[in-house]
Amino acid sequence: MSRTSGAHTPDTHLCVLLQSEVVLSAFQQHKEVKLKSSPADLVTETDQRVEKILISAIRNRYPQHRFIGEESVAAGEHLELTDSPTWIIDPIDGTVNFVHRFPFVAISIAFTVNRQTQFGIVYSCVEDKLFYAQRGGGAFLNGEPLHASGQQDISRCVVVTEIGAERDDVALSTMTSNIRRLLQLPVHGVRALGTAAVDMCQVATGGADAYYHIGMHCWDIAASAIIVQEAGGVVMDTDGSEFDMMSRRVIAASSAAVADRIAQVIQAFPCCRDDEDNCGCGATGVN
Ligand SMILES: O=P(O)(O)O[C@H]1[C@H](O)[C@@H](O)[C@@H](O)[C@@H](O)[C@@H]1O
Ligand SMILES: [Mg+2]
Ligand SMILES: [Mg+2]
Repeated sequence: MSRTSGAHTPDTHLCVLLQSEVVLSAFQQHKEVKLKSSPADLVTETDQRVEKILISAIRNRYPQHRFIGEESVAAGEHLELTDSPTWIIDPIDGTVNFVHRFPFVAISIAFTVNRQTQFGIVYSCVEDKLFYAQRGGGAFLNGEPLHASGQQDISRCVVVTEIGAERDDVALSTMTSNIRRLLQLPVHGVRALGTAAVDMCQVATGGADAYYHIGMHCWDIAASAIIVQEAGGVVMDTDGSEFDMMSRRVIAASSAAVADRIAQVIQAFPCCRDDEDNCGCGATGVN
């Protein structure tokens, strides 16, 4: 049981914390690694095991609920977000980090009803940091309230992003030129932790002022999006439209001014929506 669980933690927190022990005990061990959509898109037996245990524990309690799990989708399960109560699960966010023992790996769980996120949990296992938010109830880190920085001036921002699993020329040149353009604004710095969920939670803590990503999946950011929003941050699509967790594009920021400025500077590369089958573009919906 984690050092951060407490009497106030709802059942789901306990589920996550229990599974973090599985992640942590495997963290130091040798891992059998399989590839998914690219040489940088990894999965291990622990990813699959943690997801199976989480889903069966939650299904046991809520048999009518639906699930969107990263590794279930990778195994061919249809991905569809409906109005039904739905659990969106990334059993290990930062699998490359997990394989390399780079100490930023997280379990991410979001819960939606009528397609609206009700709560999100991101547990950064090695750091022992439990980020949590409930709609209208604020955002917390190990029980302490979180507040975004409120920074309005892009030139005074630390911006977090990810170079994900894509290795094609279009995605790589778009991602690297985005970073270059931001650095030339200038911004104070660009960072990447290797886990989208923990990256985005830095905006909720105020330790970063913005996070943007193109190509991630709903399970990477569904939980951290509500954590940023409940910490007073802004979450939107990279084209400036309303946040859509299935679009595979996101900007999370300390303020609308910073979010809008980033939307002006960065470009997106084409990638299929998570809920779009066989859309025909280069990057598949499942990676
Ligand atoms: O470790 P994952 O759950 O696969 O998520 C990764 C993703 O695969 C990678 O492409 C990047 O987007 C990372 O930021 C995600 O956390
Ligand atoms: Mg992930
Ligand atoms: Mg994962």
